[in-house]
Amino acid sequence: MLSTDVGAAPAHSKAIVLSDVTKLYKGKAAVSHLSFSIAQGSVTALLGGNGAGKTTTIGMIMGLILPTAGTVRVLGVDMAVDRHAVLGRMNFESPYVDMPHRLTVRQNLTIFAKLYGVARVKNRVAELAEDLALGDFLDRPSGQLSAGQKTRVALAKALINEPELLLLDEPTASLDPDTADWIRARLETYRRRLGATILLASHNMAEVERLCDRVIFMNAGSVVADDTPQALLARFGRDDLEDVFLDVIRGQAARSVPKESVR
Ligand SMILES: Nc1ncnc2c1ncn2[C@@H]1O[C@H](COP(=O)(O)OP(=O)(O)OP(=O)(O)O)[C@@H](O)[C@H]1O
Repeated sequence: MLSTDVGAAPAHSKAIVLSDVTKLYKGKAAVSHLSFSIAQGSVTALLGGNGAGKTTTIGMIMGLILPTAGTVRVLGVDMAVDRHAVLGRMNFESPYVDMPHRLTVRQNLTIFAKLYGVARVKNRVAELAEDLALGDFLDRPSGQLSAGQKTRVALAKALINEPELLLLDEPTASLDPDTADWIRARLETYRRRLGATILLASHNMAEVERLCDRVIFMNAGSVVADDTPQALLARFGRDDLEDVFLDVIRGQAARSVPKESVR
């Protein structure tokens, strides 16, 4: 359903372009003939039930997983050919990726800053500690933090190089509503300040409605709906995205007539 005519808009306006991407594991498709593009400066949610192919898709966008077929271009670069040319301009956050436990938060952030070639490492770590309120535990071992503190540190790590493209996997999983809200506000501020592009996988529909201007629903490795949250609510005749999600996952996507979606 998604157009593969990715030449419809100037290439520089697209942060991500997937063209007919398939990923097979032992002959079985995790992602199948996937094509979409993500406009620079947009915030897009990648949604779907367990096993829909979201993590595989994000892994391919990061250049960590090679597609079996098709191409993934990020910030103008073919990730299968030259991912090192753009890795410094992107970053990733997931609560499921841990940092070395015995190193302090400051030591971990300093290492990541150096890995990303950040110019004034001490200043950048101090800036992030201020922005994300890490001061109380900056010199504590990373393994001794609460879930909420770990998430703030993970976000600091993801923002360390001021990425133009930020990939988020469940950025507020396991957080209380207040802390989750706080994290979302920080993401909004970051996006506004730098005009960054954000792609996030989430199971929290309130988060998606608040942050995202576009929603891509995946099921069984393919896109089954792709639109603004408001348009999806109208199309499915629902009041909230949670119900749209259930409709899509339970096979009601046939009601959806996705519009041409390369933007
Ligand atoms: N390394 C792997 N080897 C074999 N199969 C895999 C591998 N990684 C993912 N898969 C399979 O590919 C499909 C898509 O998985 P993926 O993790 O991308 O889904 P997901 O949408 O991120 O799911 P979740 O919401 O549960 O994290 C699943 O059927 C999964 O079992």
